[in-house]
Amino acid sequence: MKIIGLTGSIGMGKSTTAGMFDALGVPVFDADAAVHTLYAPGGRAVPLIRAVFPDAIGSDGGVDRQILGQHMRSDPLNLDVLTSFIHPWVGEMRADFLEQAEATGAKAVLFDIPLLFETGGNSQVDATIVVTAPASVQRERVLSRPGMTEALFKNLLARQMPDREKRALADYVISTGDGLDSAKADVERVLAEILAD
Ligand SMILES: CC(C)(COP(=O)(O)OP(=O)(O)OC[C@H]1O[C@@H](n2cnc3c(N)ncnc32)[C@H](O)[C@@H]1O)[C@@H](O)C(=O)NCCC(=O)NCCS
Ligand SMILES: Nc1ncnc2c1ncn2[C@@H]1O[C@H](COP(=O)(O)OP(=O)(O)OP(=O)(O)O)[C@@H](O)[C@H]1O
Repeated sequence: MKIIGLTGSIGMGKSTTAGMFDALGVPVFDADAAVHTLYAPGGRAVPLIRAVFPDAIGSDGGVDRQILGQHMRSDPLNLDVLTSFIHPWVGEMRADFLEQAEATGAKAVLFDIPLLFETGGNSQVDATIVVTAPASVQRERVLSRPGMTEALFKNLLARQMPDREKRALADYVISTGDGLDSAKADVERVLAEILAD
């Protein structure tokens, strides 16, 4: 079974591109979605976040990510502490996902991981894909999201390897700046190449 690592900076189109692999029958592990599960009512991260940022717990008992994001913005160190807990938990969820995918006999799986290169996760996959788009397109996409501010965008971006460096490290680069059809064609070509390798 081929393990594909998909990454890209914030707003470059990871989730959308991962969805295209999913549509081709490739099981996808989405690291951001895994974090969101940890934050959901009853989730593993809820007691920890309640202890440190009680106002970031919503009326449903889950984490309000917009308020948590504000805490991350107010002191960049907060994000370091948060990720020191979150990342190992995400690693455990990824291992469970892999076990299940192996049991189903999948030919390939895809990990959608924003910090693939930054955390050394690239050494645990068979092929790496970086999704990219022009910086102006990225900026417009991210700042149009509810709750996103220039300051949080900068903070998240500063923790990510620059797009240019990621592209240089990647086995494959998929551009999302030229529309969905173009990206879809790239996904089909890249998957065929990886499976044939
Ligand atoms: C700051 C938080 C609360 C904002 O939540 P929100 O729902 O608005 O955004 P979401 O979780 O979908 O993340 C959006 C994008 O931000 C970027 N990002 C998120 N966390 C980080 C981080 N620690 N370092 C760099 N980039 C990050 C990624 O590109 C991600 O795709 C949230 O991102 C968070 O809890 N981050 C810490 C956990 C983490 O490191 N996640 C990264 C994947 S394991
Ligand atoms: N190939 C594409 N063509 C046109 N628009 C796209 C394409 N891929 C993604 N987009 C758009 O770009 C925006 C960001 O995409 P997406 O949410 O997939 O990015 P992401 O990298 O997962 O973001 P984040 O890092 O914040 O989680 C979305 O509005 C999406 O519709």
